Amino acid sequence: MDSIVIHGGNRLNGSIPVSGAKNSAIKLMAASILTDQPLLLTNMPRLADTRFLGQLLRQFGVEVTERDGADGQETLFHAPELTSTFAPYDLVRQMRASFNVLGPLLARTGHAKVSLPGGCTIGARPVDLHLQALTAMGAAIELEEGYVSATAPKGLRGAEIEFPFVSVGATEHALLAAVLANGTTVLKRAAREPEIGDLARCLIAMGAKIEGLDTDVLTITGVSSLSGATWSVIPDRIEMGSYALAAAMAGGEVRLTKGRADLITALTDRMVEAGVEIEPTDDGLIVRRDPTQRLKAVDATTEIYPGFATDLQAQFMALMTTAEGESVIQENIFENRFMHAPELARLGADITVHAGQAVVRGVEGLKGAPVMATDLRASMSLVIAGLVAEGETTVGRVYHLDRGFERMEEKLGACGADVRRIKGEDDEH
Ligand SMILES: CC(=O)N[C@H]1[C@@H](OP(=O)(O)OP(=O)(O)OC[C@H]2O[C@@H](n3ccc(=O)[nH]c3=O)[C@H](O)[C@@H]2O)O[C@H](CO)[C@@H](O)[C@@H]1O
Ligand SMILES: C=C(OP(=O)(O)O)C(=O)O
Repeated sequence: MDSIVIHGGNRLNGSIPVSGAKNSAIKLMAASILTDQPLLLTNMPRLADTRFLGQLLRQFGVEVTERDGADGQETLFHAPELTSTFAPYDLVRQMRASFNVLGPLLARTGHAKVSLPGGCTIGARPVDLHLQALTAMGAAIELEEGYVSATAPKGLRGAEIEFPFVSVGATEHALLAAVLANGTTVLKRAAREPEIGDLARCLIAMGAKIEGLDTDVLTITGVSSLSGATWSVIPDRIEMGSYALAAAMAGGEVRLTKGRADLITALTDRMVEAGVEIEPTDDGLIVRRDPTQRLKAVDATTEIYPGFATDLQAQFMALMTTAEGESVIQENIFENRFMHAPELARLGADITVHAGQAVVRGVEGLKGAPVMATDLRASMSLVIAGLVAEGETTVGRVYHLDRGFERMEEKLGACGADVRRIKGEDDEH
């Protein structure tokens, strides 16, 4: 099992290119199932999650070709014919979003059998809203031995679906199914995360009819077939926010390029309040911080977009561990997303967690220690803390981090961080 070793104390100076968004790329990849024409995704991140999903798509007969293009990394998906509509547990358990192949398989072929999903263990994470949406569109669904079997022999039909609360995955899943349904689907209380807009715009480029982009009501008029398209994956706002926080933690000046500052204003507003200098640029932002000046503690509450992203909560908590004063961090999206708190405490952080709230009392400094990554974003919070911890911090279970951060050691290392990967034996996780 690989681990990451960090020697804290170096300032960060330089430039970090932001990759394409994992949480968009994996939904765009699922869209390739909907057409027999080639779908070319550019600005593609190369991550464990995109690799897993690529394997799953190949299992259905989708040709997946990774290559370097004019715009950097790209992947061509082509499914002239689907040879299977079965998604086995071993591939789906690795990442939650692989469950989103169910709707497209059903929409294209009228049947699919997909394992219930895995993903980060940050809460119970049921898929009831996904299944309710597909049922409303006419799918017959059975749950058996950990698998969802769905059929819609006459095709899916448009429906009016009002989600009881906002779900990113269920909105995307319903959207992916509705584009080929017979008639009009209206999704109310739809999620508005930028990755949904990215998916909708790509589907439109493939010939789908979708109105209400970036609002909480999406109206989709089904079409009988979709064509191929070339689509550039939106920048990863979570990766961008994470490196902004890393730079703020370590101090120095880092320019984030190939990103979009407008997607993370809920984070950067709080960083500015804490005393970090943020300068938006045409393709990202510059983060400046004088490490001899202590930051001020600031509160944060996770919310649906455009609120403060739950996927940045752990990394923000890391920044607050050494800020002056007390920061109250409220997690409203997932019921079990503070597993990084005891790990940060190993480095000397003073954090009390009670139900959905963490109180972080800033300490003067952290000390390196062995810590364990518990989930994807938690892993990054430990790396961020390690950047200032005195001595050596070793982060174990790095496979979590590899799901969502591309070439992390290289990107931070290029700015002067002392971050190395120690190769371990491959393990089954
Ligand atoms: C691959 C991907 O894009 N993952 C993101 C996606 O996850 P994901 O799509 O899983 O998140 P959701 O927005 O669906 O989850 C929000 C809440 O709804 C609950 N829920 C969801 C579906 C359902 O059928 N029933 C139900 O109860 C979940 O348990 C959670 O408490 O959005 C989250 C919220 O921004 C992010 O943290 C994840 O990084
Ligand atoms: C929670 C995440 O991923 P997943 O939904 O795939 O578990 C994430 O990207 O932070």
